[in-house]
Amino acid sequence: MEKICVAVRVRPPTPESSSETGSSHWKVEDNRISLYKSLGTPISTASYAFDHVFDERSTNACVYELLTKDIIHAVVEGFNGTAFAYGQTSSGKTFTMTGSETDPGIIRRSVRDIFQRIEMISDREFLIRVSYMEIYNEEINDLLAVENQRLQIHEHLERGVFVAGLTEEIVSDAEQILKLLDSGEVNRHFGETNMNVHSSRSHTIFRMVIESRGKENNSSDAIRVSVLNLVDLAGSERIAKTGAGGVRLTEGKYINKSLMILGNVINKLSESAKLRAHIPYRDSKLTRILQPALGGNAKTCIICTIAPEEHHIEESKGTLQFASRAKRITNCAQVNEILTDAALLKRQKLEIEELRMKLQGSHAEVLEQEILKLSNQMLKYELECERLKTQLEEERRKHKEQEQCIKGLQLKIENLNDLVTNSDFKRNQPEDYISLRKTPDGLCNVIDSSDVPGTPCFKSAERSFVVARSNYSELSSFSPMVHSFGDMAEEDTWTKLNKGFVADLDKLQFTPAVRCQPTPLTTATMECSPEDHKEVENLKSQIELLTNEKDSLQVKFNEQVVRNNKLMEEMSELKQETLHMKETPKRLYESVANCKDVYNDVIVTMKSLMAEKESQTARLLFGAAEITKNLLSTLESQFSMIMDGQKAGRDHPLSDQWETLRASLKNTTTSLVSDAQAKDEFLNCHNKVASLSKSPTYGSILFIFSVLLLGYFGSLFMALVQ
Ligand SMILES: Nc1ncnc2c1ncn2[C@@H]1O[C@H](COP(=O)(O)OP(=O)(O)OP(=O)(O)O)[C@@H](O)[C@H]1O
Repeated sequence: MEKICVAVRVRPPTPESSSETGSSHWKVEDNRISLYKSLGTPISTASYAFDHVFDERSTNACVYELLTKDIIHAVVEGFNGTAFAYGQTSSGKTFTMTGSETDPGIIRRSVRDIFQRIEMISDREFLIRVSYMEIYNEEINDLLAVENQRLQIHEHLERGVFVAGLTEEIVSDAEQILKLLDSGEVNRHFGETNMNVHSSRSHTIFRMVIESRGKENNSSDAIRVSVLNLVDLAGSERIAKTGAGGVRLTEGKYINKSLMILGNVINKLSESAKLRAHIPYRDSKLTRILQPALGGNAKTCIICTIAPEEHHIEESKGTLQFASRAKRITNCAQVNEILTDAALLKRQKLEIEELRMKLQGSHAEVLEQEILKLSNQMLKYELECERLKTQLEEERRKHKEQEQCIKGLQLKIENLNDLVTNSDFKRNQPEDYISLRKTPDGLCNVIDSSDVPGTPCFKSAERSFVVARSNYSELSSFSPMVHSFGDMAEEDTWTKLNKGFVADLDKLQFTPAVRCQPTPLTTATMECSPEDHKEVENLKSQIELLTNEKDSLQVKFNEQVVRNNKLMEEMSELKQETLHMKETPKRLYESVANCKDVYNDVIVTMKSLMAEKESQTARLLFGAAEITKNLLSTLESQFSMIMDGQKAGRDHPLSDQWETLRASLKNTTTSLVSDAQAKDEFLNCHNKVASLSKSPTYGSILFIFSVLLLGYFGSLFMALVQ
């Protein structure tokens, strides 16, 4: 058991206050600090003795050497150690813990010292992790990773109290730590107040975890794990003095509250063990984290800083009273050796490996990937589940609809049976039967058929059916027909069911009884004899036969329509052809008349030739031309008769003339080919004829062409008259 080491440090007076001539001042003598009046008279009630008292000339080096060094060395040996600065705002806490370029504070000195000490210990190997956090407005933030905010405190059997999610950097030298400290400093909350232009608005805790074990890799060797906490508390402040408002005011409230809880813990701990009851460590995050340092397993030192100015005397007194109480606290520090088996060592090793992996980021990445994959899979399953659920609902709905539809159809069949039965029955009953039909309530239901809207297709079934349906007009609780009609979506189904009775049923929908009133099946309508059923069946089969017949007739009719259309098309084509044919004789007549004129000229020419020179060929040609002329005259008269609507006779001389012409032409041609003289004569003749049209070849061409034309006209004429 050992008492907490408590020291007081008086910061130098500020330049502004150094010129003040106050009535009181603090005087430091060895390890005592006393308040003196301006005349040099000590105030007996304001004299305090501590382990160390540092006056304004003291350096950080001195403070470290006398107050902290032993604890730091003890930490390297395996003890837990804590050093923290407590005091009013602007009293020099941060200066003491962090220091300046020229006079580094306790933290930097501790870091360097630790590594120097480790280097001196040759038989052990060390692993050092560092973390840096702040408690700002009662929330823990990671100063080495700004994204780690609002961290939570947990308690573990082996690890004790720890901050979950706090970055722990494994370090190998002092410089590495100092760089981390610099980066953490940037993230600290500072603010300007009337009392300090660079006032800490949060408590900061720099933590080093030092693990060590003997270098002789003996599995039974203990592993030492010690924790060093270097704490720079935010300063207590009087709002009136700091002039804090808004954010600063809120910060100030949190600061004061947590310091008050620290004071309460110190008070409790300073009481004798008998009086001690509950220690309120859990009342604040600060006391919870510092729990081992306050009355626990740790070597602890507190440096209480005071401002020398007279107007801070009350706050300084309060700080000194706090320090006095803290002095009474005893701790029980011991080396933290983990005397466990190799398994624990192994686990530690694994943990270190895990931390290394985390440091490299690879493991975290793999885990993140895995989590992402699983999340995606889960999302897929959820979506699939949702889809199946919807599908199932849809199936259920359809099933229900189908059931309702079937029910409706069944009822319709039954009603149809009634309809046929009643219809048939009515046909064989006298008129007054209608008035004797009874409603289910026993009353007679007399219906005049004239009230029913016209249903031309309904015929004989109309009256009885309407009567039957009207019987139920007052029974609104049962209406299968109306509902089932609503469910009837397919006309085809309806048609099939009723086997051609569609027209009647369609009409029935116009009857008020059907449209507006329910149609229960009562015993009255359901009472059918076997004969009635038989009759219904007969009627159905008859209807079916008729329908089939109608269908086959329809098919035949359709075929006939197709055939008719085809014939009409053919007739139209023939009409066109006839018109064309009617035009033909006229055109032929004109052509023949023209030819005849030409041949008249030809004959005249032939006559003159024959007069000039007696020639066999000329004679033959003249004969042929004469025959042709006669033929053309005959053709002319025949075409004229056709054009006048008279039929050309078969027995006219045309065929004889045609035969004569053919023979004449044959003789002429033979004579032209065999007789050289005749050729000359023909050429001569040809020239004469050609001269008629001022063209050298005209005569011969005209001749031959005319002969061919005649052949054509002749064959055409023969075809016409046949
Ligand atoms: N021992 C010292 N020697 C020289 N200057 C000092 C000393 N102590 C404090 N100072 C100066 O006094 C001012 C206030 O000191 P510091 O910021 O450390 O106070 P603090 O207690 O940390 O204040 P807060 O609680 O508001 O953060 C600073 O400018 C600092 O440099």
